[in-house]
Amino acid sequence: MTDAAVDPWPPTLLARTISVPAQAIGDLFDLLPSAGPADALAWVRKGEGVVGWGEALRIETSGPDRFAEADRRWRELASHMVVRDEIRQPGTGPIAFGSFAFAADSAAGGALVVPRVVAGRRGCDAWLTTITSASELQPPPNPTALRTARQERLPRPGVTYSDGALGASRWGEAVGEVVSLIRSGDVSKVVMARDVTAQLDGPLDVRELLATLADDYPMCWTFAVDSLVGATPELLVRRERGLLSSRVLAGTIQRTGDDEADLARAASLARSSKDLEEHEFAVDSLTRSLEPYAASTNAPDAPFVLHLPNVMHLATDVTAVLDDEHSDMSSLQVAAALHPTAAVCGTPTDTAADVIGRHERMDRARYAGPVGWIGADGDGEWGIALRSAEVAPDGRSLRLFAGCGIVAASDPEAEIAESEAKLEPMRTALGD
Ligand SMILES: C=C(O[C@H]1C=CC=C(C(=O)O)[C@@H]1O)C(=O)O
Repeated sequence: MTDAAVDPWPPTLLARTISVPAQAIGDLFDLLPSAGPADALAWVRKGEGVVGWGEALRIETSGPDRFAEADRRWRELASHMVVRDEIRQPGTGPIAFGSFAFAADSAAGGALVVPRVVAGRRGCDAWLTTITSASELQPPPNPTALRTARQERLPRPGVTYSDGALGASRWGEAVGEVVSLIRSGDVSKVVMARDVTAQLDGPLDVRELLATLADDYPMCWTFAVDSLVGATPELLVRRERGLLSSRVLAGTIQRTGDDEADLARAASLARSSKDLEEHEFAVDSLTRSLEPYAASTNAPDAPFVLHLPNVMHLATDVTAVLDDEHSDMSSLQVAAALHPTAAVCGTPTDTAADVIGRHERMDRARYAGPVGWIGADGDGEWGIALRSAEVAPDGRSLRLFAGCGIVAASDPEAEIAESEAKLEPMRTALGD
């Protein structure tokens, strides 16, 4: 059902959450009834989170107001819902999964999808939520039906890669041009991204893909919304009862596979003036964007090193409390205020966005945009859609993305190598 088909607006939806035994839930990705990437909704980290399927309602938006419009309509919808929620935890009750384009002028726009069924797990709690329209007869949530809905996973298809908008060496030249612009003082930092196409010789099982990403990258948030899939290490914002938290990343070094050598590399990353500068731009952009809304913000003075299987990043966890005047700001409104941070765009933001528009030669679509979920009370979690791919509507090809923060001291060859390392999670999950 699309929102255009719903008359009058807002319709009344019924949402019912029941507590279920954790064993009935099992692996969250296994519950997704279909192998199709377009049918999967997921936001999972370390085995906890939410998955959803079916579509009770969809809110589609576009342009510069894509976040504000989605937030406004979600609020209207949420205020008309009839909710029975026996758990009342973040992620229970009605939720919508969403993803939004990086750029305001992208045709990718944005969408919030309200699933018909959500299964979730957090700590000791596990739950099942069903969402239906008031005119439908609502069957109660049924945990045993979950097991019968499970199907065998499909075998992995073969995959062949080809260049996206720019091949690696042409992209390296574009990075060189951007380094020159930065050195001439026009802009301080620009995040340059590239895309790679993966062609499949058979259907993709999104459950297999998501489970592999989540197993390989347990520190990341594994997501699927409207055929955008990935495992991001970067949290744009979590809002939980007025408390905001973010994980800011920028500054990267590849891993070697040798633990001792990697420890030495982690130490050199933590001392690298090039990476520390790149990181500082990202933290500053986030804290400055939070300032108008926060009663207090806490950002440690120095970053820590986040170890992932493919790369290590400089990372800073920032927390903030919304002030009284903005206590009603939803997680999506905060995400909109923070997007795009200097971890995915640059500094100053407008100039960097302009440089990206001229030098990347591609539409990022929803790569590097906010992806996550929102609850009826506005709480939710929004990651930055990194280490991700967009599956084509026919399910037979994907666009993989990777970007690198470019500063005055950047070397194009090193950035090509870094972008390859950032493509690795998706490539491995596809069976490369
Ligand atoms: C833009 C990406 O990574 C960002 C997040 C962490 C580290 C980054 C870096 O060191 O360049 C990027 O700012 C990407 O993975 O596509």
